[in-house]
Amino acid sequence: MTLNASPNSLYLYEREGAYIPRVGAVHDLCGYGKCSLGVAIPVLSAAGCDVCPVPTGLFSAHTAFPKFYLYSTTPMLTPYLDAWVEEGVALDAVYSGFLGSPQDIEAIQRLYREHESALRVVDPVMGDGGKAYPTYTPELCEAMKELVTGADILTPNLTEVSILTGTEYQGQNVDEAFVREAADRLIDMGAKTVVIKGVERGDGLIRNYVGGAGLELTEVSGEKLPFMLHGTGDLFTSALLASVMTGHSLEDAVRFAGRFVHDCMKLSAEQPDYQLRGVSFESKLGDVTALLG
Ligand SMILES: Nc1ncnc2c1ncn2[C@@H]1O[C@H](COP(=O)(O)OP(=O)(O)O)[C@@H](O)[C@H]1O
Ligand SMILES: Cc1ncc(COP(=O)(O)O)c(C=O)c1O
Repeated sequence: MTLNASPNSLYLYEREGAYIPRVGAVHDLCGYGKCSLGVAIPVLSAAGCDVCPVPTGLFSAHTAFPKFYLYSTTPMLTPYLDAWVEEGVALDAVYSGFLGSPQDIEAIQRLYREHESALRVVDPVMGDGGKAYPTYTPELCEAMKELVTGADILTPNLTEVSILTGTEYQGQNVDEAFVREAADRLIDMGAKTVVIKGVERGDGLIRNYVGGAGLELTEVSGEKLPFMLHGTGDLFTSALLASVMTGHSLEDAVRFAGRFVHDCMKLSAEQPDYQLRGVSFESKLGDVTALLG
C-alpha cells in the first residue's frame, strides 16, 4: 500500500498483478432493502476482491421500513474474530459501515491492531437529513468518533459531519467554505482523507468533496436525480472502495462512485415500487468489473 500526497492524485492502494485483495467488511446484513453487506459483498466482489463479512447485526429490513426485526450479533464478534486469528486470515482493507453497538467499534479497532497495514475505510453511518437512524443511541454516536482517528478514508454525509464534529446540522445546501472547515476539523480529529457527500445547492447538481491533510479540497459533481433512495450511501462507499482497490486515485474513485450511484438510481426508478425496493445495482456490476481494466 502506498500513500501519494500530491494533490488530486491520491492513490491509496497499489494493486499488484493478479493478486486478489481481501477486504474485511464490518456492516449489518439486511434481509430486505438493499444496503450494507447486501451491497458491499457484490460490489467489491465484482472488483475482484475477496470480501470477508463481519456482520454487526441481522435485520429483517433496514431501518427506513416502519417495521423491522433486529438480531444483534455483537456477542459473537469476539469468538468470531478469535477464530480468524487461529485461521491466520490476513486483510488488505477493513471497511466499516452501519454498526449495532459501541462494542462493534472495539471489534473494528481490534481488526486494525491485528491487520496493521490494512487500509482503514470508515463510512460513519449514523443518520440522514439532520437525524440519527432509530437504532443509533447517543452512546453509539459518541463512540463512532473514535473511528475518525486513523481512518485512511472517511465518508460522512452532512448529518454525520455534524454529529462527528459536534456542530449544528445546516441542511444540504452549504458553501465550499463550510465544507472546507468541516473537512479540516475531521482531519484534525485524525482522518487522513475525507469524502464529504451529498452537498446540494438547488442547481440540479449533487456534489461530493475530497479533502486531506495538505491537499486542496476537490469538488466532484454530477446530475442530481429528483428522488432519494435508501442504500445509496452504502453503494457509494462500496463503489468508491472498489475503485480504490483496483488501483485508482481517490478523486477518480469518488467520480466513479458518484456516476455509478446515479446510473443505478436511474435504473431503479424503472422498477415497480422502486421507492420501497431501494437501489438496484445488480445489472450494473459489469461497470465495477470494468475498473479492473
Ligand atoms: N438523487 C441523487 N442523484 C444523483 N446522485 C445521488 C443522489 N442521491 C445520492 N447520490 C449519490 O450518492 C452519494 C451518496 O448518497 P447519500 O444518499 O447522500 O449518502 P448517505 O446515505 O450516506 O446520506 C451522493 O453523494 C451522490 O454522489
Ligand atoms: C440497517 C441499515 N443499514 C445500513 C443503512 C445505511 O443506508 P444508507 O446507505 O442509505 O446510508 C441503513 C439506513 O437506513 C440501515 O437501516
